[in-house]
Amino acid sequence: MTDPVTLDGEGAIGEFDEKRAENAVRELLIAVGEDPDREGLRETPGRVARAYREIFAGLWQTPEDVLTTTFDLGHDEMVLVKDIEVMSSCEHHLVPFVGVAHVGYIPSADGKITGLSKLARLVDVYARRPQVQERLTTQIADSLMQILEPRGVIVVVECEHMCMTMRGVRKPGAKTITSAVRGQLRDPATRNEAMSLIMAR
Ligand SMILES: Nc1nc2c(ncn2[C@@H]2O[C@H](COP(=O)(O)OP(=O)(O)OP(=O)(O)O)[C@@H](O)[C@H]2O)c(=O)[nH]1
Ligand SMILES: [Zn+2]
Repeated sequence: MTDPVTLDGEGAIGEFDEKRAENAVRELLIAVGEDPDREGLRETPGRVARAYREIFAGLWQTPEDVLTTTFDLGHDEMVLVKDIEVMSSCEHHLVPFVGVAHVGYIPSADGKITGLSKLARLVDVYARRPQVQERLTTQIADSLMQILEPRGVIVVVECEHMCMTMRGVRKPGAKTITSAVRGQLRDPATRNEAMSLIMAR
């Protein structure tokens, strides 16, 4: 089985090596002073390995895999899906960061659009990898620009990082907001319209 090698946050080559992940978790348990053979922990390395297969499933997916369905509806005004749940993992500490993403675009002049659920699937492709929030935000925006060729894209991500909550600086409640804006959505009036829709509760 090939080692999963990541290319600067651009996904993995090869397959998920479950046995290797399981051995690594067993080693980690020993390293923190636990007994991986005690009853409660006996199944844990295997379980954690399978959990990581799911948590990092985006490493084996591409945006093209999910942005398959496109329609030419002739709709050329803004489409915005807000409050898409984000569950990602900080690549610095391998603990979760969670929150929401708002993804909007202005379709190409010929009105090429995608299914609404595909925007949420696209968020997952990039969230289910070892990530930093800035890269997650720009990858969503840039892949949409490339594949749908819209006139503009806006992506805003709001997350709380467990690495700032359960350890380190310990500031629960602190939210990080990142944005990536492309094409016509950079125009102040259009951008303001999108931002007021995003901020409206
Ligand atoms: N820019 C950015 N930083 C992040 C993200 N997730 C975690 N970090 C930060 O990555 C930094 C890593 O800093 P280091 O000094 O190498 O690690 P550390 O000693 O564990 O840092 P502390 O968290 O301050 O204890 C920390 O400041 C984290 O808050 C992210 O998505 N984007
Ligand atoms: Zn972190």
